Amino acid sequence: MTLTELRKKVPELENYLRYMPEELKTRCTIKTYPPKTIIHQKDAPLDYFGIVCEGYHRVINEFENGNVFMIVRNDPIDFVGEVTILAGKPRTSVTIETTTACTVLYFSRKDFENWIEQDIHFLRLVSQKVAYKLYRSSYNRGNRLFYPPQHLLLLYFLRYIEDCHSNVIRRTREEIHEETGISVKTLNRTIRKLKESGLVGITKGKVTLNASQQEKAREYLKQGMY
Ligand SMILES: Nc1ncnc2c1ncn2[C@@H]1O[C@@H]2COP(=O)(O)O[C@H]2[C@H]1O
Repeated sequence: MTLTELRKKVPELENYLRYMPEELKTRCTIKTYPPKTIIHQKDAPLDYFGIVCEGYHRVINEFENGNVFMIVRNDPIDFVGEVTILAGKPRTSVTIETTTACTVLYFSRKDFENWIEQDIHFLRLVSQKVAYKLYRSSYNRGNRLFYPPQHLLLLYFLRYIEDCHSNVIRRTREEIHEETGISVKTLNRTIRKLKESGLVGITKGKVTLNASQQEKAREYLKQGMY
């Protein structure tokens, strides 16, 4: 795919590329990735900046004992590499994995550094994104240390429903484990208990919450009924 084709396909990109230095048009590269591909491994040297134009990715931390902790899921249009470069670090602090097919527009680290020196509009968009990521990360930091699993799970389910506009939680137990930090064993036990108390249903192995259960779950969280 050429840059012209990508710009046509993703018109929202125009806002980001409006004042891009002319010479970068021929120096950037476009890569597409299938779902579940590692785009970047934690601690690997970072010598590029990328604009994720299409597709969703997740930011994870993998530990030596095999556990994976999901930090966040990012939507397009997003950036990769901006945090490390602005922090003046040579290596990233996290791993990035695609969750759907993704298209990324890449620039060299040097070209990105020159670009933000010249283009205050773009620098502002990049800073906004970094600030947004920090804001979102900080907002719920510590939740998992101080709330019991049923609270964390109900919160997770309600957020999922709001973000994905679906009453069926289309996630495997393993994925929920990675996103909430709750062990699969505790997850199974907690989901069973939530089902017994009528707060959730199960259809074909997936958790569901109808409108009345969502209302009850909100009330449950408000009251701290545990
Ligand atoms: N807490 C977070 N929230 C959203 N995105 C993040 C978070 N931490 C890292 N990232 C993204 O993952 C990228 C990894 O490379 P960078 O650190 O350069 O830039 C990072 C961000 O784009």
